[in-house]
Amino acid sequence: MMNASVSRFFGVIFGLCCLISISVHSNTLKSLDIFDIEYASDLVISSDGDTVYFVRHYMDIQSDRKLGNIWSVNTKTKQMLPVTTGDHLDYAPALSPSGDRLAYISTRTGKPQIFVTWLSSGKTAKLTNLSSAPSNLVWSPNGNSIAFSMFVSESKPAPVSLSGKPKDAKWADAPIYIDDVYYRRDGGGYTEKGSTELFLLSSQGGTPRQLTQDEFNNGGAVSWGKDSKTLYFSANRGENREFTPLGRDIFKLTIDDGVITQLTDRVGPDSNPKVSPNGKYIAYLGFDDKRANYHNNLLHIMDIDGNNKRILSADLDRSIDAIEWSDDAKNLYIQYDDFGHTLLAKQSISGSNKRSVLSKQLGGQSYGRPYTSAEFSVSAKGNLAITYSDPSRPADVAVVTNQKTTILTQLNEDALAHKTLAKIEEIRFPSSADGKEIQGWIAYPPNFDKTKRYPLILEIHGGPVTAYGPHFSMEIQLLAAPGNVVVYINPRGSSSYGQAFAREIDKNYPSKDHDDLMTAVDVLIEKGFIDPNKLFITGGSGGGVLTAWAIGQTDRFAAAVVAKPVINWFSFVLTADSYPFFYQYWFDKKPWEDIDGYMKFSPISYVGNVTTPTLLLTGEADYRTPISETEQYYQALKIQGVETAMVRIPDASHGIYRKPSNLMAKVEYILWWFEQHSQQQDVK
Ligand SMILES: CC(=O)N[C@@H](C)C(=O)N[C@@H](C)C(=O)O
Repeated sequence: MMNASVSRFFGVIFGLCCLISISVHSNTLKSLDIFDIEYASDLVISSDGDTVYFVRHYMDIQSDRKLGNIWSVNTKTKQMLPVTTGDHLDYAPALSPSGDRLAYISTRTGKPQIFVTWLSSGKTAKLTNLSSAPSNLVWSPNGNSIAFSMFVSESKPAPVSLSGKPKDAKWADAPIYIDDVYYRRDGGGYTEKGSTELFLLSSQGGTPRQLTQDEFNNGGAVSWGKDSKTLYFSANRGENREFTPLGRDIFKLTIDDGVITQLTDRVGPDSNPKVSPNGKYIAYLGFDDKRANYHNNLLHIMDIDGNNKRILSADLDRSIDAIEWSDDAKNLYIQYDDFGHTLLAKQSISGSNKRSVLSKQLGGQSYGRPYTSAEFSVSAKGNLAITYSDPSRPADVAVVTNQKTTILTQLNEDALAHKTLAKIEEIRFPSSADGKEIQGWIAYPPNFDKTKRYPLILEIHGGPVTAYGPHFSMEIQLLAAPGNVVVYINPRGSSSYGQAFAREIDKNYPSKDHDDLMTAVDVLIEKGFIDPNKLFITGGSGGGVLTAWAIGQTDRFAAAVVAKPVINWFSFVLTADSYPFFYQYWFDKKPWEDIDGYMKFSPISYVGNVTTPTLLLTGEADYRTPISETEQYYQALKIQGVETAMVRIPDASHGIYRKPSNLMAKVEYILWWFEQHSQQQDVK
């Protein structure tokens, strides 16, 4: 029998332990916390630089959707005010040239429509009653009109219609007849016949006028001429446009007579035209198409009539993602990725060597996985707003003044400040393949103790030419939260390290990128805090390819989760939505002309080596890496007698994270599978 004081002592200790475990428990991130995440996008800074308008996204737990409203934040006081409110999505704000009105798209009445709010009175008008979703709203310089893009469907009767159906009879739905090259789009489903065209809307509302009428997709980002009478746009208007997917050029449209004039014509894409504020030049992005897996998108300018084309970023071995003019038309602001970070720089138009980096802290918009993803906005006075990246927070709004970044919003302090998050640390190491330097990041679990031994999860990005970075990621955080060290790297083939690094895997994927990944695992093991019997591997899309590839080469992993993979390049190229691109830019030949070449790089060819217990996880409506890839691997693993299971996510596209509950399910399945196999290692 325990005496009273001993029992009281143990009672106190027990109570304390409970308290500790409860507090540790509640301070660690849980998958349900995905619903508490907010982030900023669609930034517009006012011409005086005093206000930034932005979309404040939030996750609606009832409808399981990402919604958002437009807010403003004062750049001096940091005071935030709502411009719109309600459980719907308001997005794509565009400030009128005089700054008195904000146009935007809203789903508040059901289908997306264009709205305008008068900022001084707060009065709002719905300007349109459109049958399809508008996009790319741009005010004319005189403030009288708004140009936008919209899909126009072409109703064509099916070639066969059945007769003889008795009145009130219930027959099967009519078959779907398809003869388009692009007949389904990931995230958009099976497509209607039609094209995306340019429209003009009076800023007072009314009936929009369709400006382009032909069979080409003329919609997309547009830029107004200074006279408010011309529009500049980028489109693929070539003969064989479906099979020349990078064949975009820049065109001028004269609004009065509808005449379209071609301004660029090289072999390779020219896009993102931006007319300079003085109306003299067009800045744009483009490259000479070498049929490679990756090309740097270079900054160009030309005179407004298309003459005198020149490259401004030839000396910068990076891809430019976004451009804006300075008001004096002497400089351009450019955004590009560099070593997993996103940079904002100012570039003189007078010489390519005149470039200065203003901020290296852009990002935060890819809250699922830590991809680079960012935006900026520049005012007439040169004030700069960015989406700010912090490894522990999704995108906030910040301003950049004299190369100093000031954060204006704290959209996630309520949800995340009281949580113990994984700390992110950069690593660089020489690859075992050839000594090439590889960059990556380690996520240390909450309360990490380097004297203990932890399971290791290698998480691999897709693309394959994309980049991870030290950006907030719900997936990485949730994988680390229960006590796993997570490592993620940018193997060769990733973007943000220059063209040659990305082309290391040109027509050669997977290859040494696999060695880079395995070296990362070795580097972590050498640190002494990893249990070498508890190595786990996962990745999505291109990361799913590399995960399936790795388990065909090694049995070092205790378990694998292969998400939305390509398993067989032959079948992928013949079922993926963007097949005209994939067979020409990822391979040298058509699949039937080089069966061995396709199969050499296909994980299915090595399934006979696999012993690793493998979970597969894919959206049933994924048209990028269709679920038939997953099914092939599942059935092959079953034939081989390898422990496997398949998680099919109903209605989910390639972007599984788009529904918060699907992101929860993805992470929970990965953790569950690894936990099962971690316990098996304990028993061994
Ligand atoms: C170009 C492309 O869509 N590639 C996919 C196969 C892919 O890897 N996608 C990545 C970006 C993902 O994580 O979904």
